Amino acid sequence: MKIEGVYFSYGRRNEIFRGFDCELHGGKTVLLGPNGAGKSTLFRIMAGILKPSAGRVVLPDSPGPVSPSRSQVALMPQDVPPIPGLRVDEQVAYSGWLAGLSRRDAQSRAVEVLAAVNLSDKASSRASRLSGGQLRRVGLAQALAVNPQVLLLDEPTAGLDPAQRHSFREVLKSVPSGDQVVVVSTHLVDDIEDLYDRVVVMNEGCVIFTGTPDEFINLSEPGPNRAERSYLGLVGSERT
Ligand SMILES: Nc1ncnc2c1ncn2[C@@H]1O[C@H](COP(=O)(O)OP(=O)(O)OP(=O)(O)O)[C@@H](O)[C@H]1O
Repeated sequence: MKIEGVYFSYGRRNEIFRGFDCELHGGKTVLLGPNGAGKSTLFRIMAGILKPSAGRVVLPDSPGPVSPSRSQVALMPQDVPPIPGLRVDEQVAYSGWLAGLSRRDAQSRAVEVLAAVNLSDKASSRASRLSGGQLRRVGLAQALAVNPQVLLLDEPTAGLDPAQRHSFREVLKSVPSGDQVVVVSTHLVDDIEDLYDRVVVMNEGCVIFTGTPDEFINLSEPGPNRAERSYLGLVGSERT
């Protein structure tokens, strides 16, 4: 997936991207950057929710620029809203149906993806009765139900307790990506070698690093908290 020459502003004054370029490959990429760097805005542009004033988003295997539709790019937002009155399996199937699956296919896909995120036992519960960590997994299941070319997870572990964070990371680890482009924005740098194939660091609307987790770690001297030191070396220690 390529993001080419993207310009975007919120209103007239708040310019976030000025000719932003980035290429994302199949596999799992972690997107790092300080608060306000533009990660969520980039995700919304990639998902077609926000429209850049110039530039384009090009999807893999597409001959030219395309307008990303729900079935090509799935975005799991920071807060996954439970749909009032729906059971977990219904909420997940609804996403598949919205992406164009038949009702029956959406239901069987929901069963598969709920198993993939370890939530089969909650399939019949009301989504509104789940914990924050369980709801994130519903959100991931909803995104997987679409079987998108590009899967974007916006800070999927923010606000979770350590046990829920661990459980979410295990689920993420087990999700096969292959040719699928999976991009996860996070502020957690401690486990990137385990989970990701590529690292992209953004600051003030620009990409300031891309490379493998090894290349990222090797930006700093060996020792404790090496990934964190690499990150702080890139973005400056006062900005976390
Ligand atoms: N709906 C909006 N209207 C106006 N400005 C916005 C809006 N959403 C984000 N911004 C601004 O755009 C900039 C980038 O925000 P964005 O949420 O994309 O950053 P981020 O890297 O995802 O940050 P965080 O790590 O805190 O989630 C920030 O200055 C933010 O205040």
